[in-house]
Amino acid sequence: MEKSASVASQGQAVSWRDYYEMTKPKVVLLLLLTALVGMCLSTDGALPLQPLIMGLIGIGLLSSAAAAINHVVDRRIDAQMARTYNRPLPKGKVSPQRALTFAFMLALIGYVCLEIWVNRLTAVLTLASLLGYAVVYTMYLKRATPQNIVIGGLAGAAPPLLGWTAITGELHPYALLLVLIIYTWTPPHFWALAIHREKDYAKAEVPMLPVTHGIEFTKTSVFLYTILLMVVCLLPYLVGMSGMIYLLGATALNAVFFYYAWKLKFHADQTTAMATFKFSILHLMLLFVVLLVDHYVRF
Ligand code: HEM
Ligand SMILES: CC(C)=CCC/C(C)=C/CC/C(C)=C/COP(=O)(O)OP(=O)(O)O
Repeated sequence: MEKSASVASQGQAVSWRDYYEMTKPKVVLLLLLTALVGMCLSTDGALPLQPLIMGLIGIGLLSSAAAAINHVVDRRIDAQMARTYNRPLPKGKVSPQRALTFAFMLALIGYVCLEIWVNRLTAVLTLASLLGYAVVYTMYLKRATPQNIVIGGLAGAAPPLLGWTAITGELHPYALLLVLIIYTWTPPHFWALAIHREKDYAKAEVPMLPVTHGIEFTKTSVFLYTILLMVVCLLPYLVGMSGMIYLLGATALNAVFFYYAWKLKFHADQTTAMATFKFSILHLMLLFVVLLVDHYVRF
């Protein structure tokens, strides 16, 4: 692109990195891991290559598009928060129109990949997840209720189901169990961060739980959801979907998560909330790796 054409409204140079950042690449990568695990667990046999590859590309592109739309819709909120003021839109590096065009192109290519090379069920469910995150959560719930992330969390929890349907073309209760795990994990994941960033959200007038109900109530909620998560994580073993490797791995991971949530509630220092948030990401990543290992190495 010509340099003159690559300069947005406020005169700052635009690079591909700004577009890359709008896709929330690390979040999408973890979403794709959960989708891959959904794919692998859906069959005892070898995975067919076409829905495997095109499924991951399609789910990745639609998730990235959802993230880019979130950047457009939230640009004024993001401009007011220390964590996000530096993003490409609040900085004026990318205009809302260009960001939307980018998101629309990603969404279109992603949808076409799923519709043509995977199946319609997966295409429609993935599009519904995009709308759930970009429209229902970002445009409405985020500004409306402290339960925003509990309800909106369903979109981010969907990828294992999307992976499962990509391979089988059918819904299955086991896939919903994987969704339930991420759904229950989301509140402790996000509220730990929201405790650390409470002032940011209060300043931007976003009604996150620590702003509306206080930090102590939020810590209690993180603690209780973490206990609920420990129970939900037993289900794959109890219904016979996963075996001993999973049970041992999940129990170890949940014990550490419980320790963080307990410390956050009863013995917190300045660093505990952020440490809990960071561990939540490692927890989910390792939990899904353990599901995968358990699936292929049964004893
Ligand atoms: C409604 C649901 C969710 C909310 C509100 C939420 C919120 C957040 C926020 C605000 C951050 C940014 C932290 C920062 O900038 O330092 C973050 C980071 C992250 N989230 Fe979530 N999250 C949700 C669901 C998920 C899901 C479903 C996944 C993956 C399965 C996920 C994976 C991650 C990862 C990997 C990061 C770190 C990103 C980085 O370091 O760049 N999140 N989350
Ligand atoms: C198709 C599909 C599976 C779509 C889901 C896509 C997706 C990116 C889900 C992740 C959820 C997430 C990062 C929420 C944070 O938004 P926020 O606005 O509260 O956080 P922010 O302040 O960091 O932007």
